[in-house]
Amino acid sequence: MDAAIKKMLPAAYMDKPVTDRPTQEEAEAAVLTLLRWAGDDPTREGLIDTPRRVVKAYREMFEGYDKCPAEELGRTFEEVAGYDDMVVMRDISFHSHCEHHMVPIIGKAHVGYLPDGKVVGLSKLIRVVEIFAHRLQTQEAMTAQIANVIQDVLNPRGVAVVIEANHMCIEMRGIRKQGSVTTTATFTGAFRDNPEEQVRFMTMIKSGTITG
Ligand SMILES: Nc1nc2c(ncn2[C@@H]2O[C@H](COP(=O)(O)OP(=O)(O)OP(=O)(O)O)[C@@H](O)[C@H]2O)c(=O)[nH]1
Ligand SMILES: [Zn+2]
Repeated sequence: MDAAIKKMLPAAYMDKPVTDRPTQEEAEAAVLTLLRWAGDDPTREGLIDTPRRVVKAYREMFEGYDKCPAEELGRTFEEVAGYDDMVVMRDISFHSHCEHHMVPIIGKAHVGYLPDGKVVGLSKLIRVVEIFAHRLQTQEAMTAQIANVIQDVLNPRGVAVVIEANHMCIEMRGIRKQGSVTTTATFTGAFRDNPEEQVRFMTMIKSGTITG
């Protein structure tokens, strides 16, 4: 990452995790303990390779700790024929894991910003959502993190992020309530200060699909 950008960023955007990772063997031993905790026999044929698979799956599902969201937003361009209105990407589907129970949060993020001269590649908005989703999360934190990194790095006139999600810790265990949807929103800049901009954003994320 550009050293000047890095200096400006809060520690939350650092490109490498602060965690002191255990060895692969230690991680596999932990999974084996959980298999026994579940009540099964980790030595039976079907479970022999499970610790290895689970540890591998964890590296994939939590790869967001090894990636820097700010870095994804570093490349911008200005040649957009004077376009200076809202850019909105809606229905960015994601899978995350709740930090309380480590079970899935499944949802959609809607991300918009009001450019101030420069825009960012559309795929980068998805990459930022993916990086934060691939860490342990609360929905509130994830919403704020996405909005704040776009605001801090791109410096647009405003950022709007709305997330709608189902929490498996609510559906599969505990209260066991199916189908409830949690919505969270973070607005910065013009979206925070001007309710009309918020309404325009909300209207844009509710419009029909282009594929009918
Ligand atoms: N605010 C917020 N809460 C969440 C999120 N994901 C899970 N939770 C909640 O976190 C809370 C944790 O509550 P605790 O009482 O500490 O844990 P618990 O005994 O497992 O709670 P129950 O789920 O009620 O059984 C629960 O109410 C969950 O529904 C999230 O993204 N945001
Ligand atoms: Zn949970």
